[in-house]
Amino acid sequence: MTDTNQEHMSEPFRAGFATFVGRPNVGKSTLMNALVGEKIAITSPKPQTTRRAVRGIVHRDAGQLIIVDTPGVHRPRTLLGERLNDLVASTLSDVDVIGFCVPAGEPIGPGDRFIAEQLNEAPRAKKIALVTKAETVTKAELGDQLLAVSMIRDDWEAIIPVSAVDGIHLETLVTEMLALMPESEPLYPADMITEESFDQRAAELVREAALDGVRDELPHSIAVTIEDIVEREDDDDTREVYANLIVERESQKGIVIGHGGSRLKSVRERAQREIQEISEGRIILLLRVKVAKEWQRDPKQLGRLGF
Ligand SMILES: Nc1nc2c(ncn2[C@@H]2O[C@H](COP(=O)(O)OP(=O)(O)OP(=O)(O)O)[C@@H](O)[C@H]2O)c(=O)[nH]1
Repeated sequence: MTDTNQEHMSEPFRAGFATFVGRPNVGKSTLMNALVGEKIAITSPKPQTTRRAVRGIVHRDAGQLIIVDTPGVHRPRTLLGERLNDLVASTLSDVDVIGFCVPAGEPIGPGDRFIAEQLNEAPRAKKIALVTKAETVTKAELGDQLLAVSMIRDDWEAIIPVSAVDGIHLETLVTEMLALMPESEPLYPADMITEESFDQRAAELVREAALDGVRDELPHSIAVTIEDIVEREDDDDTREVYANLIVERESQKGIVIGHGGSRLKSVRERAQREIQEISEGRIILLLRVKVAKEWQRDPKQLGRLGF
């Protein structure tokens, strides 16, 4: 073998942006967290959990994947819903690779086809199809779903079944996505896994805890802001995190607080535990419940909440 051939054998470093798209609740955020190896985006069984374009960074010897987690695409019913769809559209036009996700156990429907068609708006991006939650179905059902997804577009670079929960084919997915990325210098320092600030991650962890066990419209009505973080005067290794849990109506306040404050207590305890995992010193979480009337439909309030 000549020297030139040997040079060809060392693959160039690749880096770029990827996003997973799909209906709400197909497992996009869980997949990103599994690839990054830490909880960057919160997840829940309720549709439309993701509200921000959260970046998670996957590091390998061969390159870097910057994954932008986007909200699920849905028929918008509020101004918030419209802004979330816009966020997805603008992300699509910016990324190198799009992973279109359908869950293994649900038939492909009009919602999926609509999103698959939207990918035409991103002609530059390479497209792969992912069948998520692969461990929930039989091999035969999985085969049928892979076939069904292969038929909704003819430009898939790859079709991969994955399970974020059982860790199926995650490394195959990383390898495949890296191969589709442009040659590039690293885009982020080797130890950085997200651009999210501590405040942003803490607010999301409070929201995740608050979503647990609430039903109907309430999950959509909940927003969380961090009011302040202060070092304790008597103990500089401890910080107090003051968070506001915002709902849309007085009647929702009672549900969130629970009988004798019991619900709020368990939300506070769970969120404090989760925030503790991502902070250096000790933290104490203090929660306040506030009402911002109909904030999902109010441009001013949306602006204040960062949408
Ligand atoms: N069984 C199984 N469940 C999964 C898997 N991945 C995600 N889930 C579950 O599916 C639900 C939705 O997951 P998310 O990651 O929040 O889904 P999403 O697509 O980001 O949802 P939105 O933010 O609403 O768009 C959660 O209850 C997850 O635990 C998987 O591989 N297997």
